[in-house]
Amino acid sequence: MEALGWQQHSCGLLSRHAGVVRPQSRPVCRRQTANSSRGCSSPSFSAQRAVRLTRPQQPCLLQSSSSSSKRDALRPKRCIKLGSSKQPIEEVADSTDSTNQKWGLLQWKEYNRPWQVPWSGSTVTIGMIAWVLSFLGVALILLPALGSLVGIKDFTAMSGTDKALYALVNQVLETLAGLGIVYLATRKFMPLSPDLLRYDFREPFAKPRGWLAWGLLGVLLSPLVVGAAAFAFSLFGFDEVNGKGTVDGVAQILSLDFPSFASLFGVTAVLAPILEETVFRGFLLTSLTKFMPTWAAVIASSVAFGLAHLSTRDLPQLVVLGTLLGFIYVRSRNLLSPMLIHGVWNGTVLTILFLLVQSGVDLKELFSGIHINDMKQILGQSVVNSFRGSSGEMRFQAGCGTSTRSAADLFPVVTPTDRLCNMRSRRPKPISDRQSGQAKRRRSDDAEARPTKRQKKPRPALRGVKGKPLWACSSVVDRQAAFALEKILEAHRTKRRGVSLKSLTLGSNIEAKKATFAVTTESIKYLQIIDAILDRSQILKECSQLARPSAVILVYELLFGEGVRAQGPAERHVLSCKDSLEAALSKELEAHGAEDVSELLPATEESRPRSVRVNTIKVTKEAAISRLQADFGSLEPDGLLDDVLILPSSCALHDHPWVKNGSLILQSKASCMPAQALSPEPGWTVLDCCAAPGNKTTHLAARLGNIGKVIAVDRDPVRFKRLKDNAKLAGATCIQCIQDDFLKLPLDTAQFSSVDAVLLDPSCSGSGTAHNQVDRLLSPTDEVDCGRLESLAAFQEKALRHAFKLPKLKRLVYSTCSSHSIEGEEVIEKVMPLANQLGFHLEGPFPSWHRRGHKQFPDGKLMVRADAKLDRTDGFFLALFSKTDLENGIG
Ligand SMILES: C[S@@+](CC[C@H](N)C(=O)[O-])C[C@H]1O[C@@H](n2cnc3c(N)ncnc32)[C@H](O)[C@@H]1O
Repeated sequence: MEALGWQQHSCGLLSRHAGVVRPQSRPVCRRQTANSSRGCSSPSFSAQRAVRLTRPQQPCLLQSSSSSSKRDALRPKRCIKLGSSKQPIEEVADSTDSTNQKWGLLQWKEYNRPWQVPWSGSTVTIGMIAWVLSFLGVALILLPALGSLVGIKDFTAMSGTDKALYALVNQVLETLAGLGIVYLATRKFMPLSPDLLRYDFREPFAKPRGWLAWGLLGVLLSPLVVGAAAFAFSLFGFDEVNGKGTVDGVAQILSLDFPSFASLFGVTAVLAPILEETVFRGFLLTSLTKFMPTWAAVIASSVAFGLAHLSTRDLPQLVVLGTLLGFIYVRSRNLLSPMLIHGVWNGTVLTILFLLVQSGVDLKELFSGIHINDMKQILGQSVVNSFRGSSGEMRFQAGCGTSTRSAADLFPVVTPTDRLCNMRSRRPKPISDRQSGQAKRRRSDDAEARPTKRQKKPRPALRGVKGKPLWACSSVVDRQAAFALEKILEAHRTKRRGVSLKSLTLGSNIEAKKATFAVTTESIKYLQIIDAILDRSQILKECSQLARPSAVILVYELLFGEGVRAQGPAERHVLSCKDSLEAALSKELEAHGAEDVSELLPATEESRPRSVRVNTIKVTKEAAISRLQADFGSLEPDGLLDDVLILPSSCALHDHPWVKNGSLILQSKASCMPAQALSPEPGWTVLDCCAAPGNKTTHLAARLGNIGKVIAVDRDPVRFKRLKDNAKLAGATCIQCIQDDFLKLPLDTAQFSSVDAVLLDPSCSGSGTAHNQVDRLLSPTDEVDCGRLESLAAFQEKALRHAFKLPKLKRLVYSTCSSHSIEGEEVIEKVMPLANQLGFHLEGPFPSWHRRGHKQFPDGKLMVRADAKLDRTDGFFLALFSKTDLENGIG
């Protein structure tokens, strides 16, 4: 009896509670919940009538139904047989009664105290199924339908704040639906026993059930219990499980602004705890005590709770946390206790994430690139840090740069709904540092990573010529890289769109993503040389089982990468051909008159110096120089552009906190020329006609000193969001964004009569930035789509003519990142007569800059060009028109 957690108490107490007049010595079933086999099968058997017998020899109790209460009236009379008549039978503890309960954390028997639940198993089953359906229905059907009614078509296109608001509305609906279902399931049994579905703020510290006392105890215990569990799981290798965690979902949404934080706080720290504690603890756990011991019900409901969060990665921690919540609830009998723990847990994790965002960490980047193997390292380091008293943020050495990762990643955010929201927004995330050196060093960490159970191995390329299976590379990274390469080459050959290097190498099923991305990119860079080496050495002819993509990857590894180990047949074959491969490389170098292979590589972004623009709205140039010098050592101010700094190509800037908080803007030197050429004066109104994503717009705002106005126009909704976000991040309050077709703006009306200057940077072929594109690496010849170029040039000319309609225009910069004169000099030449007629002339900006417009155009020397290869920046074109009569005033 004791083991079951029952306590002895007087029958008088029973009578008081139940209001049932009953002989105090009558025998009653000692455990009414697991009672059908013992003759006590009533689903409505009231807890308040539970008694232990104080007198033996009574084999049967005819329970009274004479209660004045409606509930008692519904109860059937029943006969309960008991064991040996010699066995003392005691009164069964009333589960609602606290006087017989013992206070204290170590009162183990108290953790096994069941509830007396009046509803049946089918009510529980139907209730839980209804909840699951409502949970999925709201998030996947109802809300998207409501969203489309109010014009939300693409969740991924929403800003961080809008996504957070969306998640809040989702959670409000989920909570209402969930609570409604629990109400409907239990309604006919009302009024319920006082300890069922109890939310009672009274007596927060009263022994033995003070809800706040138990809640606070749980708050203290939760990080210890979950942290210890995470550590234990990692020792047993559960951290090999890859995939999204609940925290990732929130991280994808959380942005810098307070509304986003407040909405997510409402979701995770208030609504989710109310809903989930009601469903999993209040309804499911209590119901399960009817069919199993209380401890088992706690664990079973926690497993259900964990599974509902749809994250394999977080399942263990969620189950452990759910178990803690369950046992606390068993002790307090008040749902406010687990709600408090749940809310504090989620609120704390969210606040840590928010503080990380505030301090410049990009959570999307942070959570997209973390391999679960890092968990051990993060945990180990968080333990070390906690001894050192540092914050939850820590730095990991990653090649030349550092990346920050949060200890918060260890802990799940306990709400499943944000995961559902984010299911609609899964995309491979950009990786920040692509330096091959970094990639190689990082690779040594994860190249040997074994495929996890969840990982789908890229299939080795089917069958060879004679039906023999083709050899796949043995290393996971090389195998994945070969698979990605095969797909990319195929897509390139068939001109199929939508196949991206990033999706093939950074997708959720890819192990060691960054290493895979790096090896694939590097192999593509070396592709032409490797192809030539393979042809010269004929190693593929000798072996029909080695497919070309695998051979390319292994030859890259052998000759230019980290080397090849004789792990499998593919590696052994390539190693056996090492001499002929090296000889073929020498011949190839000789044939091109090159001393080093680097001379034969296409120029790529990685080999260029990095340029960064100082956002003078937020920091001074001097402060930026000293910060970057401290972080990277060497840098130099650009000789031509006032606010541009040049750093070595090896510097990884994407993760830099000042880049994250908008103090520094990653912008090519060439792309910084237009705003400086325009030189708007503080107080002017400048129209940026094709503005998104806003690099030049924010530069204009900075040149204005944030005084005056920049009207930024873009018609593309997705890019327009980025424009608004970037303007906000840059702190450029003088920017006014308009989503519209620039060609349709009534520029000759009063609305635009205050515009002094125009920056027109229209859509173009982008041929000047092609060195950043994989296609360019695959076919470095200058293939040109003439039809496309002509239609772009027609738009550019139309836009330029339209801009000249502005009545008070003083200066206009036209720019494109194109190397083709059809999008540059020719456009200017066509518009020149109109410009002259309106009193404009071409002013030659940057007279000290050597590269001017193409010579065959008479005004070419007044225009500015940058060459992608020779000037080591983007290929670029720029022309500046200035109103003739104002020339002297502008200097
Ligand atoms: C080369 S990008 C501008 C880059 C931008 N100036 C910067 O530095 O960040 C060209 C932009 O023009 C926009 N665009 C194209 N046609 C447009 C039109 N008719 N009206 C407004 N924007 C247009 C495109 O959506 C695209 O964002």
